[in-house]
Amino acid sequence: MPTRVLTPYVGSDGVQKLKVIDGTSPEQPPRGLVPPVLSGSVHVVRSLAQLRSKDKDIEKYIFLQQLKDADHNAFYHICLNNMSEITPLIYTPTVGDACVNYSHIYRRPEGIFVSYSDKGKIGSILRSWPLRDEARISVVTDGSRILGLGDLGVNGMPISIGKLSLYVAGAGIRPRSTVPICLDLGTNTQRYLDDPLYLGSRMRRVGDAEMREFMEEFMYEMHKTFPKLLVQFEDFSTDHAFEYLDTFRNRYPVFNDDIQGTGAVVLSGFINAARIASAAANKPLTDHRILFLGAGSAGTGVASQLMSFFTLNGLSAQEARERIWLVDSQGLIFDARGKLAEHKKFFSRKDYTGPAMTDLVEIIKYVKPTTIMGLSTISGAFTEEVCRTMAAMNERPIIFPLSNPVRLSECIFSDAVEWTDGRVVFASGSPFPEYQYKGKTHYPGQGNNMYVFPGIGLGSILSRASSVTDKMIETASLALADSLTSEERSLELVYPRIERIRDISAQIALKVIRMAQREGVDRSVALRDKSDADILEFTKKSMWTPQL
Ligand SMILES: NC(=O)C1=CN([C@@H]2O[C@H](COP(=O)(O)OP(=O)(O)OC[C@H]3O[C@@H](n4cnc5c(N)ncnc54)[C@H](OP(=O)(O)O)[C@@H]3O)[C@@H](O)[C@H]2O)C=CC1
Ligand SMILES: CC(=O)C(=O)O
Ligand SMILES: [Mg+2]
Repeated sequence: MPTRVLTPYVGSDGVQKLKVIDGTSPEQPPRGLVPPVLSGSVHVVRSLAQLRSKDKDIEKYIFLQQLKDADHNAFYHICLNNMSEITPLIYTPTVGDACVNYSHIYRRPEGIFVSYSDKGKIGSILRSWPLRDEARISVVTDGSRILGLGDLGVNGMPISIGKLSLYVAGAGIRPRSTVPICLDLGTNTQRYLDDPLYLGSRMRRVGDAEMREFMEEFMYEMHKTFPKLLVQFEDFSTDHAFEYLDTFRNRYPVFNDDIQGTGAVVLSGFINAARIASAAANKPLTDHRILFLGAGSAGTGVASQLMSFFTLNGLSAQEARERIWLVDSQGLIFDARGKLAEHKKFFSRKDYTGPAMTDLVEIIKYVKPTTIMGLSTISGAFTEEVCRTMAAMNERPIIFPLSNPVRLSECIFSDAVEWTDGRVVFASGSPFPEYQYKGKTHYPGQGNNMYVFPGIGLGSILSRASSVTDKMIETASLALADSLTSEERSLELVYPRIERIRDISAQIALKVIRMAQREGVDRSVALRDKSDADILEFTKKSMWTPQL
């Protein structure tokens, strides 16, 4: 069975060394270095039992990271066969705790740290990555806004690792093709600066001008070192998220998961939710009115993507924009309020000129939304009064508390069901269990970008896309919305079951490849003449599968 063993050998210099034999090595460890009876399929059962014997999720996280390191075939086999149990442990919510505590639970290096002091020689840092030719996808964070947890500095590394594990599990990207990166540009979080165990440079974050120069060099060297690499920007604070997406999207294959991935996944869930709500109210789809609590990279990214829901249903761009309202920490966003950050201007209301409106219930009574979306990081912001007000106005209120991790969710599923008397159409950023109410099982959706980025990545890699266009993101979203089975629709799910992620990723990848071709950004000429069926088959065959 593939297991990871350190075995001694004598090098050409005559010196005895140790080499690693793992699942990717054709060699078998010498007899005696592994137990006499160790079958892969039994070891998976053993590993799962060891995992389940642990009480705390953070211990399960540590166990799984060590299993991945020791035997990635067993790790991914367990992931793929137990997606709804394992995803919350390697991703949100547990990855949030892993990040917060990373400097304390750290075991061994995984990924690349690039520090501000490496400026001028970033290329040499990147070239030390041992699997340069195989690199295809990198998740890059600067740790400045990890989930809704704020500035975690280099403690953000587990988010890059976690997202890449989902690329492998969800879309069959080869483990050796993934490159987790955390940029070490300082932290403004005092408790980390004071923590003797903190793993990053002990300095406050560098200024915007310094960071800009650093990012120019970093992206140039990334492209030079890993010419076939797709870069996913992750959890940069909002101002930098927009800036670096705009700066690099036409120069390198890159996308921002929080702006574009989240936009795609929420559009998809909203399409399915709107169908349910509109049918119940017997009203046209174009009647929806969407209120966002939170106007950061995620809130405005989702709002922009939701414009296509209305334009695809026949409204003009202007009419689509008028269906959307944003609320930030100062309340409703409207022109007469005064100076606004650049990313908030597009959705700022021109039709409201009254006094500042800060109370969410008051804003809901004014806007009369069919849908509220939370991307605010404010735990419990969708109070009982908020949900009851939504339920009084709508036969099937759509309530999506999308902030991560679970403890920052704007409301919990069971409350939303109770407060709307079972009528809510619900999706949250982190998972909630299903809930029994008045004799019926209610199912929460998980509106998390994990449903789309694996397929977007796979499609971009296979088509060798030179850039990731807005249309590629939109088509990924529509493919996800269409992927529900009739059984899933009959249960009023708004997202497919996560257990089908590989199938869904293949469907998304097919659409992304086709759109890359239509947009003229594909470089894989061989795929151009193939039928959809052939591309789908090719996509599935390209997926790496764990071997036991
Ligand atoms: N489900 C998913 O797939 C995803 C979820 N997210 C989640 O979205 C959340 C936000 O991320 P991001 O946009 O990058 O973060 P930001 O910090 O940039 O945005 C937070 C927004 O919420 C607003 N806000 C803060 N406090 C309040 C308040 N009391 N009342 C109203 N609004 C408030 C902020 O206002 P102001 O602008 O005035 O500061 C800001 O507009 C995070 O929890 C993240 O985990 C992100 C990506 C994907
Ligand atoms: C899911 C995700 O990307 C976030 O919460 O930032
Ligand atoms: Mg994110």
